[in-house]
Amino acid sequence: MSEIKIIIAGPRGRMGSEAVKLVTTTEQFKLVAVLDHKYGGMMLSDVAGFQTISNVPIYTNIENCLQEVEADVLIDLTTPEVGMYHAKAALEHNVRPVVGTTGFTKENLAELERLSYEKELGCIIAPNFAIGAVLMMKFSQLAAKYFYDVEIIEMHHDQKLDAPSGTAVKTAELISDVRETKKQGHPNEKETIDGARGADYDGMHIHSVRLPGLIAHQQVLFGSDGQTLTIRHDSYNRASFMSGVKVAVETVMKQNNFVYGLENILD
Ligand SMILES: NC(=O)C1=CN([C@@H]2O[C@H](COP(=O)(O)OP(=O)(O)OC[C@H]3O[C@@H](n4cnc5c(N)ncnc54)[C@H](OP(=O)(O)O)[C@@H]3O)[C@@H](O)[C@H]2O)C=CC1
Ligand SMILES: O=C(O)C1=N[C@H](C(=O)O)C[C@H](O)C1
Repeated sequence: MSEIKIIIAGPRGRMGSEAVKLVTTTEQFKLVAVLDHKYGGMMLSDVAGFQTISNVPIYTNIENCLQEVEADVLIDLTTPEVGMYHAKAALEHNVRPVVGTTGFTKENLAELERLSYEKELGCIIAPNFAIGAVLMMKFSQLAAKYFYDVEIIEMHHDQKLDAPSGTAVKTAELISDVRETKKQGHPNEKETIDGARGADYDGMHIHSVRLPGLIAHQQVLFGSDGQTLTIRHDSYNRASFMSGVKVAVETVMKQNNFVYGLENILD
């Protein structure tokens, strides 16, 4: 495989810093620039924690970056608004986005799909790069064929901006693909405190827990007469996401279409 030139957006972040490690230690990957809203005009090696990483310029503006730097792939790990802006700009400049940022709306996804189609360029949006999380979602979809009542409980660190998590939304979507719409719980149930039953997606409920000490965890609970089934995944560190990032970068180079969810590219 020939060298893949990569830009990372959000390099100082919890995920971005792990992605910098991945890219700079993978033989066929080359980090050619980073996008940050701070430290523009400096080199990454000038920033605390990255002293050993040489020759990587920092840009604050993606257009300037894409005009000056030759790149194949943009990895975005920022915020939904920034990630959307970056992914669009990348496609417009013929750079393939691999986006881990969550919190995109259905309209955002449709817009990126259209751009990827028009440009005939690979674009991967992955709400969760951890292989175990992808399996948890697939197993939940399988279980939903037999269990029609389900509640999703996602649990994350308290610095997370979006709720529900991208993984929980994707899980609900996958379940919805195989499950008849069903309004769960008692038809007359009433919340005495707003939000007690969580978010409602197609009649199933999603509960978002935020606590210091947590990283990324999800339980999918199914219930039927006399039995329950619990499917759970835990990420205990951000390295758990990196094998998925690597697969996504390698795969996006071979693709000319839009992919939403790592389950669509894993063998
Ligand atoms: N797909 C997956 O498997 C995973 C996805 N995620 C998602 O990835 C995203 C990032 O998560 P996480 O790393 O925990 O968050 P962090 O807040 O740790 O990192 C986000 C980084 O983006 C930076 N940033 C903000 N605005 C810009 C901008 N305009 N240009 C460049 N960088 C910018 C922030 O800088 P500053 O702090 O100075 O504002 C920060 O360093 C979230 O959406 C999260 O949900 C997280 C884990 C796994
Ligand atoms: O913000 C996080 O931490 C995570 N975000 C992703 C999500 O929203 O699902 C993936 C993982 O859960 C960690």
